[in-house]
Amino acid sequence: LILHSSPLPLYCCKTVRKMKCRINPGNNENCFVPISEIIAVEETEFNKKQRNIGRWQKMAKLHAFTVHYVKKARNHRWRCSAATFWCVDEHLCNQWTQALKELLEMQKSRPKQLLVYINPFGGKRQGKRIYEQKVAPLFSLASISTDVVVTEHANHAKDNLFEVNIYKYDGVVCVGGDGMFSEVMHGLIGRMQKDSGIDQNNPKASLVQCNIRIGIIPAGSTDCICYSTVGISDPVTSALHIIVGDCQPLDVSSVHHNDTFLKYSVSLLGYGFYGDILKDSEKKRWMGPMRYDYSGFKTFLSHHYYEGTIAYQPAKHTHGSPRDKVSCRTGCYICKQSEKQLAEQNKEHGLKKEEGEEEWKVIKGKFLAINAVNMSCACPRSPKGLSPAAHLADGSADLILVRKCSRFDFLRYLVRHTNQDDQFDFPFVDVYRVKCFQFTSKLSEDNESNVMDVGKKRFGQFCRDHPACCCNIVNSTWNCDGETLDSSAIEVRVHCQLMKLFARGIEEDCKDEAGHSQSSIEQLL
Ligand SMILES: CCCCCCCCCCCCC/C=C/[C@@H](O)[C@H](COP(=O)(O)O)NC(=O)CCCCC
Ligand SMILES: Nc1ncnc2c1ncn2[C@@H]1O[C@H](COP(=O)(O)OP(=O)(O)O)[C@@H](O)[C@H]1O
Ligand SMILES: [Ca+2]
Repeated sequence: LILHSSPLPLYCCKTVRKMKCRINPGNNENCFVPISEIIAVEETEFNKKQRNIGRWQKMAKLHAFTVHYVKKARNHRWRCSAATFWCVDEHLCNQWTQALKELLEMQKSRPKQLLVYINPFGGKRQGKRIYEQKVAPLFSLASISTDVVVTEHANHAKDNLFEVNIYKYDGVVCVGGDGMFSEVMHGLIGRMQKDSGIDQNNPKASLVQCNIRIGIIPAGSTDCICYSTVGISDPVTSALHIIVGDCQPLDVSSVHHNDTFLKYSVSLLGYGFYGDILKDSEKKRWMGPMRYDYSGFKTFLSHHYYEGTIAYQPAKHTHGSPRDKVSCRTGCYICKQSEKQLAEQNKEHGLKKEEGEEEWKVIKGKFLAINAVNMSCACPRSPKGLSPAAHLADGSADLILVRKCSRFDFLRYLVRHTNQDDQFDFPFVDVYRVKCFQFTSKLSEDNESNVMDVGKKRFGQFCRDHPACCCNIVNSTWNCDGETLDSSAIEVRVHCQLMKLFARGIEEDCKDEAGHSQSSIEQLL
C-alpha cells in the first residue's frame, strides 16, 4: 500500500501517535506499507471527535476505513500502528476496503487457526497475563482463531501434541521460555515421526520435516531462541511475526546415547559450565530468571573442569566459518546454499554412506565448557551470543571447546560475550563448525574399562559437596536447551531445517528517515 500525495479524494489522519503519512494534495510526503505487513483492514465509524479536526469539519457525510499495520521501531521491535482514511464517496471507500481485504486474503502464509500453549510458571510467571493482554487482542484483530491450553504440569503440552488433531492448525504457539519451546518442539517433531513410522531411537534415521510452524511468545528466563531468531525478546513483536505469517527454517540436533533417543536441541547443548549452572539453578526456580545469575556466579567460582574425548565430523557442505565477521540475517545466503547442497548430497549418495565415509577428528582434553550451538544463542544477557556467526538453518552446529585455564582467563572469555571483542581469540578456546559429534567423559571411559571406580565415586561425592575443589573426578551434566540430560556420553547429529518458526531471522537494522526499513521499500520497488 503506497500512501502518496495523489489527486485521489481520500484522506488519512494520524490515529496513532507516530504515524507520519499525511495525504494532502500538494504534499510530497510518501508513506510505504508493504501489503505483507498490514495486520488488518476495518471499516471505521467516523466519530465526532475525529471529524472535528482541521478543515474537514465542514464535510457532510464521511466514510472511513482503518489500516492496522506493522510499524518497525528501533532494535527489531515491532508495534501495531493504525491509519484511518476517509472520504465523502462511499463507493470509493468500499472499493479501497474491498481491494485491501482481497490483497490480505492472498497472503497465503498467514495463519488462520492456532493452537496456543501457555506455561503460567515460566520466567516471572507472567505468561498468562502477557498472552491475554498483549497477544490475544492482536490475534483477534487479525481474525486468527485460537485454541488455548494453559499447562498444568511439565510435559502437558508435549503429551497433548500427541493426542490432538494437529493437522487442523496452521501453527502452534508457545508462551514461555526456551524450556517450554523445547517441549512443544519435542511434541511436534515426535508426532511427525510417529505418524510417518520413523524410529527416533535410530541416530541415523532421516527425520521427517515438520511443516507446522511454531511461534514463540517470550515469557521465560533466557528466551534465547526467540531473541536469536527475531532479534528481540518482546511479546508484541513476536505476535506480529506470527500474524504476518513469517517463516524461518531451523536446524535441530538429535541427541542419542547407545541407540536411545534422549532429546532434540536447537539452541545450546552445553557440558561443564552451562550444564553445572543449569543443574544448580533448578533448585532455585523460586528466584525466577535471577537464578541463572546466582548459579552462574557460584559455578564460575567453583571453576570445575572435566576430562573427556570429543569426536566430530566437520561441516564441509557449508561455506561459512564460526570465525566469520558476518552474521546470519533474514534471507541468509549461506543457509540457502547449505540447504541446496545438502539436498543434492543426499540425493546423490544417501545419508548413511556420506557420513560413514567422512573422517572423524578426535580431541581429548580437560575442558571448562563444551558448547554446541545450532544458532548464535544471542539473548539479553549476551546480545551477540555464544557463537555470533552461527547460522539458523545451514545444517551445522558450532562446537566450542573451552579448555582448562585460569579463573581470570575464563572471566575474560565470558566478558567478551557482552562486548564487541572476539570471544574465540584465546589460545584456550577452539571452535569448529560440525555436522555431528560424540562426547565421552573420561570418567565413563574409565568406568567402562576398569572396576577401580568405587574410590572415584566417593571422591566424586566429596567434590560435589565442596565446590572449592576443581578436580576432574565428577561428571558434569548436559544442558540441552535448558533441560538436563541423564547421560554424559552422547552422540549428536544436526538435521538441516527440520522445523520452522514464525520468524524471519534478524533483519538488517537500516532505517530511512520515516522509520521504515530499507527492505520494505525494496520490496515495493
Ligand atoms: C561477567 C559476565 C559474564 C556474562 C556471560 C553471559 C553469557 C551468556 C550466554 C547465555 C547463553 C544462553 C544459551 C541459552 C540457554 C537456554 O536455552 C537455557 C534455558 O532457558 P530458559 O528455558 O528460558 O530458562 N538457559 C540457560 O541455560 C541459562 C544460561 C545462563 C547464563 C548465565
Ligand atoms: N504448568 C507447569 N507447571 C510446571 N512446569 C511446567 C508447566 N508448564 C511447563 N512446564 C515446564 O517448565 C519448564 C520451564 O519452562 P519455561 O517456560 O522455559 O520457563 P523458564 O524460562 O523460566 O525456564 C519447561 O521445561 C516446561 O516443561
Ligand atoms: Ca546451524
